Amino acid sequence: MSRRLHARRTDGVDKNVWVEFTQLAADYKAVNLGQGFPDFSPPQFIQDAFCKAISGGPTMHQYTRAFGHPPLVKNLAKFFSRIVGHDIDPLEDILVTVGAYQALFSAFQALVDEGDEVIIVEPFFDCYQPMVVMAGGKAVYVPLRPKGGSTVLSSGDWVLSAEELTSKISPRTKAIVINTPNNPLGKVYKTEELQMIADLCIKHDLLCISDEVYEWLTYDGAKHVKIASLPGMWERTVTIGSAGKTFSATGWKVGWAMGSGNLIKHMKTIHQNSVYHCATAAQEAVARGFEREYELFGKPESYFQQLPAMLHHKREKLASCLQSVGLQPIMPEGGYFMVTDISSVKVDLNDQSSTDESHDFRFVKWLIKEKGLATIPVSAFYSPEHGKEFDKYIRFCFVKEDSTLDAAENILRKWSQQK
Ligand SMILES: Cc1ncc(COP(=O)(O)O)c(CNOCC(=O)O)c1O
Repeated sequence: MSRRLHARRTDGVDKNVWVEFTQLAADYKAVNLGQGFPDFSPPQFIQDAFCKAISGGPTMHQYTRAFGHPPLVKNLAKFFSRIVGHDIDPLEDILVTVGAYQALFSAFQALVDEGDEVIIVEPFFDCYQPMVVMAGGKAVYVPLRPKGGSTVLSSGDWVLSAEELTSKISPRTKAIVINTPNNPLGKVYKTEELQMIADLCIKHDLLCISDEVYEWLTYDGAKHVKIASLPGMWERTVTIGSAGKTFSATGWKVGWAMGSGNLIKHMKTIHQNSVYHCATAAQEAVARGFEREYELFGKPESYFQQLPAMLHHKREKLASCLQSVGLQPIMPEGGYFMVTDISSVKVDLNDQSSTDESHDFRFVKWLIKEKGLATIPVSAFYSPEHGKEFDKYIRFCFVKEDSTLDAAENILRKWSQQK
């Protein structure tokens, strides 16, 4: 065909770090601490709920309400009204989506117009940039930066400069995207940091897209705060959630967007003209999960207490493994991931890839091919303009069976003894 085949909106957004590195990890049968998913099953109560749903009669196998299965939106509204301090309307203020990915896509498609600018705080979950571009918007970047002077030991030492953020706001700015707890750093934004962002959103009449998929996974006393709960923010915030990350069931792909009906109604327009509907039985199971967690909220039997406790142990296990081989991890306050600085690691990359690739990309490929351990390069979570400044880190996922973490530790120890 001589005429142009693909739409211009796909230009420049064809590469995807997950496709590339997941394939490489599989090709080399590497121990996979790369992509963020548990290698263990969801809790028994929600597996049982899924099985019960599947044998729950014909309606569980057919279409349910397009914008969200009624029991699920009802239980989400009831559960989160108590948290966000706002009486959430299950039918107006919630859209159930195919994972948080589709909630993000619907938000950008519905709320970002041609020429709008969207401020993305770096490092960022990589899909934000292509989604902004495909909506016709322009991504503008502001990096979190390590606090000057102090040895950077924690994700909390990476901060957002109010001056730098303010300097990026223009008359064309439509929204600010934040992710807390953050992927890949694990930063959990403090109330005062969110208040600074909220003040700017209100002053400049901006929207906030707040990706909170790791909301239950905080450690060492870090507290997750929903920016939508701050005064004046409910009306201008879309909060993104994920059942995959909430219940360790990433393959179910159930997510949601929550916010004022004035915002959600436009996302429903995108949803009804694209995906239209999410898996009924999976939604039914997640509805039962939130019903249970509502009753057990704050109690030791709650999964939202048990999962972070289990992951805290895995976080400590991975950190001591990295330190034992001379790496200095940045301790995550939350989430699934741990980032470590590799600038002290001297290896002959024996040209794992084209030398125009960033150092962390070449290092990760070397680690997979030569040592059989998969991680993710952190410059994949940065814009091209800032990627060079932050190309000395790699990301490990610690939400894995202890046996997987042990296998990774054996590889790192063996390598360290050979050095
Ligand atoms: C911040 C963030 N938002 C959204 C999502 C997507 O959530 P869902 O799976 O519900 O679509 C993810 C899932 N990330 O998993 C890939 C990785 O970083 O290794 C995520 O990290």
